[in-house]
Amino acid sequence: MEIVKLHYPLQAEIKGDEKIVLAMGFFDGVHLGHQDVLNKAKQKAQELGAKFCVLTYNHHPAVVYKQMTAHEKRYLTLYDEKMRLFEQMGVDRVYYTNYTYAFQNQSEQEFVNNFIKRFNAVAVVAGFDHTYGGTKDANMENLPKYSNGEFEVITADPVTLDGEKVSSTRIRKALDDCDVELAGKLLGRPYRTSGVTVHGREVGRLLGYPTANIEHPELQWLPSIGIYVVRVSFGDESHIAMASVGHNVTFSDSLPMTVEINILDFDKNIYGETLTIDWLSYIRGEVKFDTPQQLTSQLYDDEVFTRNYVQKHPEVID
Ligand SMILES: Cc1cc2nc3c(=O)[nH]c(=O)nc-3n(C[C@H](O)[C@H](O)[C@H](O)COP(=O)(O)O)c2cc1C
Ligand SMILES: Nc1ncnc2c1ncn2[C@@H]1O[C@H](COP(=O)(O)OP(=O)(O)O)[C@@H](O)[C@H]1O
Repeated sequence: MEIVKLHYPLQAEIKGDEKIVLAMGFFDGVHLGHQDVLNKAKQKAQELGAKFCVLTYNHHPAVVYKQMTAHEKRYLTLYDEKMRLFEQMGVDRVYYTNYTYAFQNQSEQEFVNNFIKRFNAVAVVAGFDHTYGGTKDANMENLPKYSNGEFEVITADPVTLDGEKVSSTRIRKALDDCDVELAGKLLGRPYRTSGVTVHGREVGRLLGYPTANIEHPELQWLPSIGIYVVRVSFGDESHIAMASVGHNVTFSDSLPMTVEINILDFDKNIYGETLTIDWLSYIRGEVKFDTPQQLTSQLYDDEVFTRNYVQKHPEVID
């Protein structure tokens, strides 16, 4: 998969002559709705013998039009994961565009000329609520007007789950509610994050449950504080594990939030290893225990819960 990084205004030499079908969107999460848009574009590209391309952006468009809180600034899928998912879906080329004030303030016709016609798109595909500029006119309904018949416009209807629209906002809310199962249903795969194993306070080993402390990028959206069943992978290994997102409140009231993972049936030094974490199921909230022994006893119960979960969902270890 080729990745072409674009900055508006585009340099004169940047253009395309081979036919492309262009899927447009920010695609945070690459959820079931996004997958529908991408599959429609892929199918159209196959029909027309065109390259399957995606136009997407380097950050939330909201960065341009409002002050965002640290919480809002985060993403479901950071760059590497989004590109991995695009590649997995068969995308040939990604136009990865810097979303700036200048980009947003092109007129609708300028956007169409600069980012659709210039790359020789014969069809463009996006969701029903996609916008391609700063005004209310930059919607899918108006896109045929700016095309002058030079490309086909395909609008994907909303995909729903349990009668409600699938959206990145709904997935973020599910993660804020610790509902990693719902997030997984909306994504069509478990919610995934990754981070590096760093040193912690070296208390885990004394409890009988060593925990790999995983440092995530600041911009990664994480499930809320709680205890979860996860699957971790690194290199060619994959293991079932239990994760705690929390402040280790049993030990102090002022510890920072950490992600700590005890891998079942595992005993190796993995400091420095980058772990991919698939969040499978919520177990319980974080509890402040009176003694470390009570925490150890609860960890044993969490382990039983985790093993039962895997027995009921054998597909997670296939
Ligand atoms: C499955 C699991 C559940 C946990 N539950 C709690 C909890 O309820 N309360 C708490 O204070 N810490 C909890 N922890 C975090 C432990 O306090 C933490 O892993 C331990 O202090 C080791 O920290 P260290 O890795 O910095 O040495 C949990 C950790 C795991 C892996
Ligand atoms: N089953 C296991 N799960 C997680 N980490 C393990 C396991 N077995 C060994 N380790 C190693 O032990 C480290 C965690 O031990 P711990 O005493 O909790 O120290 P720290 O506070 O530095 O995380 C991990 O980073 C990893 O290198």
